[in-house]
Formats: sequence, C-alpha cells, structure tokens
Amino acid sequence: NFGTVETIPEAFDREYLSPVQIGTPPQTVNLNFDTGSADLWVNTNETPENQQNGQVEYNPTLSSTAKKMEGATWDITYGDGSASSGIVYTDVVSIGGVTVQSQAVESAQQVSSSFQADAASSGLLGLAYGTINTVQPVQQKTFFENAMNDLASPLFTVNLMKQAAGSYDFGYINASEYTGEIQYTPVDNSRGFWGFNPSGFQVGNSSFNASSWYAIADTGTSLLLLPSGMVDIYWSAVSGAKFDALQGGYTFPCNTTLPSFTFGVEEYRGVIPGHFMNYAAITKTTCFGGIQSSDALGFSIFGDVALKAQFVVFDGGDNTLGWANK
Ligand SMILES: O=C(NNC1=NCCC1)c1ccc(Br)cc1
Repeated sequence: NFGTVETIPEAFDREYLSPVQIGTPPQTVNLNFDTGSADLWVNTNETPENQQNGQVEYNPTLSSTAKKMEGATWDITYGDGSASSGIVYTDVVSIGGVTVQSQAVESAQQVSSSFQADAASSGLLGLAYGTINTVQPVQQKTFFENAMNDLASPLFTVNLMKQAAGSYDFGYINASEYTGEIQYTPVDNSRGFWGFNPSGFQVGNSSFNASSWYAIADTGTSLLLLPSGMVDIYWSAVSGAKFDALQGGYTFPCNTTLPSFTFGVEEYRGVIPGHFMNYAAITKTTCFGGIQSSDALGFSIFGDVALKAQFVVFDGGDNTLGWANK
C-alpha cells in the first residue's frame, strides 16, 4: 500500500508538522517528522501539566488497542540540546492511510523548555534508522521501518515548501512533485542518519567548487549547516553580512538581495534560491542567515532551509537518497 500526508510549516519554516492517527478510536496529533532521529514520542496524559502549553495529547487509557511495554523507557537529547524522556506503549499508528498495527509510541514524562513552549507540536516522529532509537532495554523500530515491507516501494519522499503546505509520501514517488531527473546517491547509515557525500558547492553564478564531505539530510534541523569555510565564502558575497557572536551566527542587512546556493550530489546540482537564506528578522533591519557553520557539530546538516528547495527520496530498500529540484 501507499499513502501521503500534508506537512505544514510553523513560523520561519522552523519546523513542519503533520497529522498522525494513534489508537482505537483514532486520536490525531500533529508531530514533527524528523529524519535526524528515530523515536516516536508524544505528549500524553502522563506529561506533567506544568511542562505543557496547550499541546494536544495522546491518551493511551482511551485507546482499546494501547498496550504498555512493561519495563521500557526512553531518553533522548537532540542536536540543539532539547530533550525528552518517559515510558513506552504500543498502539496502532496511521499516517496518510498507511497503518502499522503495533508501533512503539513513547509517552513523554519529561520534556525540555523548547518543547514545552511549542504549543502546536505534540511530539516527534523519527524517520532515521532504528539503530539510534533510544528505547531500553529493547530498541524499537521507526514507523517507516515497521511499514516498509508492506509499502508498494520501500521508500518515503519529503517535499517541504517555503511557507506553504508540502507532503510526506510513503511507498511511492509522485512525479508531479519535482522537475528533471532524480539523482540517487548511496547512504552512509553507519551513524544511524541518512548520511551522504555532497560533491561541492557554488555561490550565486560563480564557479562550482568541487569538494567531498559528509552531511546528513535532517528534516528536524531548521537551517543548512555547512563547514565554516563554505559558510564564510557564501556570506563574503553578501554586503553587510557579518559573524555576530552574540546572535551565534552570520547576520546581514534584511534589505540585501541574497545569492543562491547550489550544492552538488555527484553530477547533480541542487539549487537553493537566495531568499531561502533569509531565516528570520532579529530586528527591523538585521536578519539571521539560513546558512550557518556546522563546525561545532562535527558534520554538516542539510536541514529545512535546503530541503524545502528540493524533492528528496529516502529509499530504505537500497539505502540511497534521491535528490531533485522542483
Ligand atoms: O537532533 C537532530 N535533529 N532533529 C531535531 N533537532 C531538534 C529537534 C529534532 C540532529 C541530528 C543530527 C545532528 Br549531527 C544534529 C542534530
């Protein structure tokens, strides 16, 4: 079978939320689909009231198919320092018509401040490899891994949009969502991520700089995080741009016209329009850049700033990533 679900951007395209049905009768919660992690966790009736801000909850006691996973716990810390932890149930989970009968659904008994403040998001749905799922003592599979063998094709596609509804498709490739040919490239999943080797980059219409490095495709990270050498070259082309230690990255005058950023995947060239690199206004006149350094993280992240300019196939059958413009 196959299915599709819409994904809606929050302010500044900071994150994208998609409706997920959990339990019997189905309870719908909006979750942040995250190809950079592998836990499906939700705010529930067990999440302390003082750690919530109106989020919609999943209540396993109201689901006839919910089963507590005795003795199981989870505890996750994300790359931005946010964290959550709790206990585990299994229940029926459906996304866009694709159903997994017994999915590990992790109930949050503790969530950190950024999750507490995010009223629209009821939790995260991990789409990385289950080798980095945090459930103990028995590690659990992701929704995609549980669904994969029943899907028409063992893949999902990500079509994020700038300030507009996009979609996650499971089990099929919708040719109307991209232009040109899809460039497939091998995935290095040794760290549990959808890792790949970009082949270089280009700022605006200048020459292409061939270079091979390691990066991950991560829908859960908002920005495009690259080695500082590339980031410095990009922002050196923007008059008035500067590294602002107080803001923790490059800022630039909001009225500047920004150059595009092109990345290579083998011979393919993915183009990110210049205005996608304006992440958010800090003041009326100063804006925060969407391309920032990944040096502190250890490797590059193609987050939403890059992904919303692309159609990306996450193929769990042959462990490849497919890239196309749109
Ligand atoms: O945590 C990561 N991605 N997902 C999310 N971030 C914030 C909430 C969800 C992440 C993954 C790999 C690396 Br390297 C850095 C960060």
